[in-house]
Amino acid sequence: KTSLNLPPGPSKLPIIGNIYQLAGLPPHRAFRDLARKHGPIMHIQLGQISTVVISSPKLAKEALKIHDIALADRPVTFTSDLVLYGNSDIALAPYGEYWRQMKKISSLELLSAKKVKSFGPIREQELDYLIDFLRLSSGKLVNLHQTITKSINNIVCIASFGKNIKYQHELVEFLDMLARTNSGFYVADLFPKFKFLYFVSGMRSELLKLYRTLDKVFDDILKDHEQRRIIDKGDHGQEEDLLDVLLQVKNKGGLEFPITNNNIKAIFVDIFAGGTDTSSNTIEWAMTEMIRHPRVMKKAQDEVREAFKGKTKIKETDIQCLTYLPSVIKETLRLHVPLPLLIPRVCREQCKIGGYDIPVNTKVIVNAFACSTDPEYWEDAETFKPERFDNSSVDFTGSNYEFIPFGSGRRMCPGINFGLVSVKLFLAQMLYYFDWKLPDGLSPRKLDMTEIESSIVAKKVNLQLIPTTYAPQ
Ligand code: HEM
Repeated sequence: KTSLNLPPGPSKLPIIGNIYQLAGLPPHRAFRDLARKHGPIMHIQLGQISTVVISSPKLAKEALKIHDIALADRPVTFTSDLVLYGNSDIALAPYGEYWRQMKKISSLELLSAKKVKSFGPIREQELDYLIDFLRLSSGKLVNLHQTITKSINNIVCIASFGKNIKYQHELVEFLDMLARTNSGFYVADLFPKFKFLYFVSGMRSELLKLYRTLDKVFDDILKDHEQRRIIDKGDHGQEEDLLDVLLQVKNKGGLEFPITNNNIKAIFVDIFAGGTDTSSNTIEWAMTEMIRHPRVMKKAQDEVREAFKGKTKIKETDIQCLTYLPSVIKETLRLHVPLPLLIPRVCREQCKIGGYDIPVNTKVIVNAFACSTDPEYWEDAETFKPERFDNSSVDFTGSNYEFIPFGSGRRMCPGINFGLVSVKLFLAQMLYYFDWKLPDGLSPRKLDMTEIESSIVAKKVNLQLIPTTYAPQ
């Protein structure tokens, strides 16, 4: 019994609370369905975790703008504690001076517009390899999921460390597992008081094995970079990679919280986790939607083929003039929000949202997917219609709460530029150089659109398409 005015919500069962109501659907869809019955702010009991779920743009604004500081903490999961070196990364670091320092470094030094631009040659080279591969595969079936994920991962690796790492396959496996076990819906995280669940789970030992491999890889790369800094005093005639930047910041000193090698490793887990699947899945979903909507595919292809007419090589500066493709990307991010529940927050100071009390330590989930498909804000909300963004001021900068794929407020994503430039460049070139079709007998309407249950929403069945080389006129 409490004198607090808690938000309403569906009825709860003893011990498990509302977990049973999430069965059968990915959490963002299950929460949206529940919100349609119980309202845009609900109290949900997930095992031992008291949770408030917000599902309307109006209340998302209250949470992420008005109560941004009160809700600036993140929940800790067993996985994050294990593989993020005591949550000393940025995304899951507790709100406070350490997080502030690291977020500032990430925004000003690691992911600034200037730094992202400096990685242009890496992106262009990876795309050249991809285009060559697709030309060689012309007329054959290609697994776009695997191909794109590998290319994006190469870009992130080379931008981070100046070269590809030896254990890239393990890295991709690790990131997949991280996305699955770090979603907050992993059974051990729903019952944190029952610690044995964590230990009896096979997932822990699998994750630990991958984590140990990667920790060693990170150690070797760090040692290599430190030695190189001593030999060439930091001037090795190459563009500085992200590890060079972090080592410089570390060695310069003068920080309130001196950076350790473990902090650096934790930040690279963020960069890989944030920088790979979010972008590659967005490309895959955009291609999926375009193959289902041939009219959109043709319009986007006509735009790039007209804009790049006569060019045999496309540069990043060439894509600035496109207007329809950015609308296709926005529409993809609206219907396939890569992190549909953002990264949850934890209430650090009691506050009121929608007139209801939110007690300290409550987990607060903003359902960005429910906001971007809210019929009060979006006409024909379930339909893929990029034209809705033509001449519209609605953008993903965190101030239009009906469209927040990168979140909003203090904990908003610092990697927007890094992520989107690759998405735009990949799609522009894939549409320019190739025509695309499904294998014989598969109708676009029959494409499997099922989503995987993970914190980053992926297609359950990999998209496989046949490219045919198009000779630019
Ligand atoms: C399509 C690409 C991407 C999407 C959709 C995306 C989405 C998000 C979202 C929804 C959040 C949580 C925001 C909130 O709680 O309000 C976030 C946080 C974050 N993202 Fe991204 N992201 C993308 C790319 C990237 C990239 C490329 C990086 C780094 C290389 C990155 C690094 C981070 C970090 C470090 C945070 C934590 C910020 C904090 O807690 O202060 N993201 N991202």
